[in-house]
Amino acid sequence: MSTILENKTTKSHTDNGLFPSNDVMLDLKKLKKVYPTPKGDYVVLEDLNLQIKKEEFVTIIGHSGCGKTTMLSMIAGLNPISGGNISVLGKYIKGPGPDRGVIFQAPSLMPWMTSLQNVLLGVNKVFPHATKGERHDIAKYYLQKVGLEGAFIKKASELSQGMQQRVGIARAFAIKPKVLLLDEPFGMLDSLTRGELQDILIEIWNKEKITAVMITHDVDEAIFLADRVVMMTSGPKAKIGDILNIDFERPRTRKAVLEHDDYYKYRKHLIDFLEH
Ligand SMILES: Nc1ncnc2c1ncn2[C@@H]1O[C@H](COP(=O)(O)OP(=O)(O)OP(=O)(O)O)[C@@H](O)[C@H]1O
Repeated sequence: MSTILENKTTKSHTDNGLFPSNDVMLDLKKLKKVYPTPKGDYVVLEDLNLQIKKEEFVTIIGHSGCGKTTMLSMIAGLNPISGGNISVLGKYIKGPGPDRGVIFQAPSLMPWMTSLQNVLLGVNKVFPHATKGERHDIAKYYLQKVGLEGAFIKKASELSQGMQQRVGIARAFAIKPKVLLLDEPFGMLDSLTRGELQDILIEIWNKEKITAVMITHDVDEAIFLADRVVMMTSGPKAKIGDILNIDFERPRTRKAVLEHDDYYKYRKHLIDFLEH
């Protein structure tokens, strides 16, 4: 039994119990997505309801192809909604916006530009009234936060995959979004780099107090990072199947989490969901 983390009971629910509206950052109501296909309409998501609180870190798990990326890209405003609605702080979203930053599995940087120029692309767009010096300071601050202080003027094409993803993280935080959407951001990285970037992500998230929604296929990553793990049912017509509260205190260390009595209960809960 760990002395670092409090032992709390495992809570899970399937009713998406509503939170007080003042606490809610993201609200997905009766969300539906239909893709037209040559064989007819394919209903990926139907009647999907989910509320995410301000400053919450939520991870999303579910079988491959169930519709996780579809849901995230709809929240990002990059994929049209077929039914229902999504609101951020009570306002319906109508497309992409600087209130939502996105980190994809592949950071898709401009290869001929430096790390700094890549981060500045977003910063210049979102803060057009700031001075050039201020914009550079913001970009440099986040690049330094992700450990790239020595690589401001390195071209993206000269960076390793892990370094490129660091730029991707800096780029997303630098526009100071209210919500950060992450689609398997560490999926292509080796486990050491993955661990390092998880720590960096949590450190900045903790400081910036933004809301984070992250898709992952890694159950351990889902538990380590999240306040709640949201489980999606398999498609077609996927919805939220279950939600697991992760009650470990923050800041967390990997060692303390792994040694905690509840860790294996959480893990079993998620694996049982995925296996049935
Ligand atoms: N543009 C599209 N047109 C038609 N079908 C699509 C389109 N995009 C996705 N799909 C289908 O919708 C379903 C959900 O895809 P999506 O990428 O959202 O799943 P996912 O849960 O993120 O998968 P993975 O875990 O493998 O990344 C899949 O069956 C996919 O083939």
